[in-house]
Amino acid sequence: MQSVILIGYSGHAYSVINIFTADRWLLAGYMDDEEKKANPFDLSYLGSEKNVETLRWHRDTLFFVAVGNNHARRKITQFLQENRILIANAVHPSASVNGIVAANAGVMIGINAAVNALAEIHEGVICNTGCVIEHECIINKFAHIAPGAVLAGNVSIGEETFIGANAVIRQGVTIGRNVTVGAGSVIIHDIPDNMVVAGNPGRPLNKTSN
Ligand SMILES: CC(=O)SCCNC(=O)CCNC(=O)[C@H](O)C(C)(C)COP(=O)(O)OP(=O)(O)OC[C@H]1O[C@@H](n2cnc3c(N)ncnc32)[C@H](O)[C@@H]1OP(=O)(O)O
Repeated sequence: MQSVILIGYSGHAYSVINIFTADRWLLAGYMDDEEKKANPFDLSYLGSEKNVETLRWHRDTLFFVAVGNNHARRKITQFLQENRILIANAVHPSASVNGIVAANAGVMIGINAAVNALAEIHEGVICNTGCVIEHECIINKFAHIAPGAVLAGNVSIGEETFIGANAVIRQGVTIGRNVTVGAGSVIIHDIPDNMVVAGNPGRPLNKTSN
C-alpha cells in the first residue's frame, strides 16, 4: 500500500483524502502551518512543511499539496521540489482519464471527471468532481477546473486560471493565465490574462490580480 502526506488540511484536502482513500492509499498524516482544530479524518499532524528538517525527515514518503488556491499551491510545490521531495498525483478510480497527465506532479482528478483523448493535464492542475475536459484541451500548470465545468475540444487554459463550477467553454477557445471564470458562465471568445469574467456570454467583471 502506498502512503502519502498531505500539505494543507481543509475543504479541498477533504476531497483529496476521499480520492486517496478510494484508491487505497494510506494517509500518513498532514503538514500545515499549525495543527488544525478540526480533524474529521483523524490524521496525524506532522508539523509545518516550512520546516525543512521536518520535511526531509519524511523524504521517503510521497507528498500531495492539497491546497485549493492556485498560487499558494504552486509556491508550496516549488518549495517541495527545491527540497527534492517526491510528489504524487491523486486520481479517483471513477475518473475516466484518456489524455496525457503529467506524472508525479500534484495533479488531482476528482470523482467522475473525464479527460478525453490527447488532452494535456500539466503539473499541479485540479480537475475537480465531474468536470469534462474534451479532446486536445491543454490545461496549463496550477489551473483549477471546478466541479461540473465542461471544456469542449481544443480549449487551452492558462497557468493558475480558475474555471468556475458548471462553466462551459466553447471549442477552440484560449483562456489566458490568472483568469477567473465565474460559476455557470458560458465562454465563447478568447480571454486575455488576469481577467475576471462571468455570465452568458461571459463578460469582464473587472481586472484582477488574484
Ligand atoms: C469544490 C469547490 O467548491 S470548487 C469552487 C467552485 N466555486 C465557484 O465556481 C465559484 C466561482 N466564483 C464566482 O462565480 C464569483 O461569483 C466570481 C469570482 C465570478 C465573482 O466574485 P466577486 O468578485 O465576489 O463578485 P460579486 O459576487 O461581488 O459580484 C459582482 C457582480 O458579478 C455578478 N456575478 C458574480 N458571479 C457571477 C456569475 N458566476 N455569473 C454571472 N454573474 C455573476 C454579480 O451578480 C454582481 O453583479 P452586479 O454588480 O450587477 O450586482
